[in-house]
Amino acid sequence: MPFEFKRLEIPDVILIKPKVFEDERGFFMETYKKPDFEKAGIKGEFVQDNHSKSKYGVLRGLHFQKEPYAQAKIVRCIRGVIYDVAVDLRKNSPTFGKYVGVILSEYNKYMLYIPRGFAHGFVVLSDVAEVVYKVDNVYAPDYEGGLIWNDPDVNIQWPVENPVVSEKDKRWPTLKELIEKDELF
Ligand SMILES: Cc1cn([C@H]2C[C@H](O)[C@@H](COP(=O)(O)OP(=O)(O)O[C@H]3O[C@@H](C)C(=O)[C@@H](O)[C@H]3O)O2)c(=O)[nH]c1=O
Repeated sequence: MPFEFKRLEIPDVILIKPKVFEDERGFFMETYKKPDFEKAGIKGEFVQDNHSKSKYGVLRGLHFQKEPYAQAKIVRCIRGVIYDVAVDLRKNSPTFGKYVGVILSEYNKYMLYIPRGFAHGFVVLSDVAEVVYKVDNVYAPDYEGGLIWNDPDVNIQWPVENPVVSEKDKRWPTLKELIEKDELF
């Protein structure tokens, strides 16, 4: 199989390590293969691909889309290095409110599968980073949701001290506020 699938501390979040074929020309790798991904438990139909570029210290997140536009994501860093985070917002989950964080980079070529029901974000650790990701539901601006990146109850250990955050991302609610509003999965 051209991929190794590793379930993380939140077992529904899966780190994907592709098999990289290097030769004198460069490299080749498969980045998505429906039958293999489905066998590993990644079952969505991925209907949209996204690409963003960010400078050092930029933090995008923590984002999700509300039902019925919730999105699973397969995230990959094709240039530079990011610290990528998924926070479990599924209220009946044994890992509700917990997060996992991994380094994704152009060097390790790892990908992160994040199911529906999670908030997702990343911070850039290189001068520039380009991130591409597949999602299994289309963008629906009226259904955007978020969790504040520095929520003390989630306590994400971001490896950048003063990240660059958009005005929109400064205004997301805390986990407690999401619970009060029942804006969970
Ligand atoms: C996410 C998205 C944004 N846009 C537009 C809206 C806006 O004008 C512009 C920038 O949007 P944002 O500031 O929300 O982009 P960004 O902060 O990069 O949002 C992304 O962050 C990461 C962490 C995710 O997990 C993604 O799902 C997505 O929420 O792009 C689309 O047209 N389609 C999309 O799917």
